[in-house]
Amino acid sequence: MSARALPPLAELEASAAVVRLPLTVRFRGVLEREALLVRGPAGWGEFAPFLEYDDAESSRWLASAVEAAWEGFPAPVRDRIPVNATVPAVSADRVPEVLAKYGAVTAVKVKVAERGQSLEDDVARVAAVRDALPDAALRVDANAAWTVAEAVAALTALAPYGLEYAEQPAAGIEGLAEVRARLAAAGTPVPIAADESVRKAEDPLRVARAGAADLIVVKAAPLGGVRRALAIVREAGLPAVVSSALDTSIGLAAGVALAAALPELPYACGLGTGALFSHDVARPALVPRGGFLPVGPVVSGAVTPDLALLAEYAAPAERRAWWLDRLRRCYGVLAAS
Ligand SMILES: O=C(O)CCC(=O)C1=CC=C[C@@H](O)[C@@H]1C(=O)O
Ligand SMILES: [Mg+2]
Repeated sequence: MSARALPPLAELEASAAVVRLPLTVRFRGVLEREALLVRGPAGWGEFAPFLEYDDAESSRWLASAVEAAWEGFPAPVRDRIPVNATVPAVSADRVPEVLAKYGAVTAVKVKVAERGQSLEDDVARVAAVRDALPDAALRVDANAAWTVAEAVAALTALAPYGLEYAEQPAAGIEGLAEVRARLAAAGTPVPIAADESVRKAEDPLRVARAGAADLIVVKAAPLGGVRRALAIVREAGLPAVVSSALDTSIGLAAGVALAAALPELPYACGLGTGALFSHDVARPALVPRGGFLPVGPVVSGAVTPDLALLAEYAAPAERRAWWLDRLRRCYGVLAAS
């Protein structure tokens, strides 16, 4: 989004709704998700960078919200999006309960390498998912938390459960390349997906140019919107999985729009995370049915907040003020860029 295309700040402020939504299971260490929603001529957009993100990184999330609300989404090439279930770093005995939230799915992403847990916890969780769904495509996501040696050891232990790919097993492009090469040399090749090395990188294309990953994970908000994410996938020349940023239904709609517009969509997408919310802002919420999310309601503009839900889940006044402050600062970053 160029500075010229930015709507006046007053329009964003005037339409802003700040919500705090409860989750049913801890994810990224939180049990609540806060988001600022804005309304423009094209619909609603979501600005919800994680609380610890700085303004430069967060400003890309604002560009995505502005695109959704002032520009709208590009034309879709498919009418439904296959999605994976996402299993946070819960104990193995909670796996059936978490999977039940998603209904029928053919793919599952399991969080691993959680701080304070052990490889045994990861193996038990992955084994429990495999037990419950013998035929599902199974991925793990370490969020860059393993060292190269730990990643190689862990993926060697997890590979017998059948892994479709491992998402960001180690930090950095060199780390990914090394894990990938060492596993291949040991005869246990596991495809490597880059997530943080795309969405948090100075140059989102470097991982592809370095040949460090087999596929990339793309998220609309952290990458600055649907159109920018589409361009990154096009230039990377690698298969892409669209994933959420633990968004409300409004943010998920941007993810669905991105997945719907990609020329190829070889993997189920991580857009089923609406199922982890106990309450959302849209009624009905954008949650998977039979392993798919529909594109129709997204392109027709039917995914909008319910005013009663906005009121019920409005964030406390001091949080609203915090988010409006953040909105103004990030707007300043975008306007100057
Ligand atoms: O991809 C999925 O299945 C769900 C989304 C997901 O895992 C994430 C959402 C939000 C923040 C991230 O830590 C995390 C990810 O790393 O992909
Ligand atoms: Mg990830």
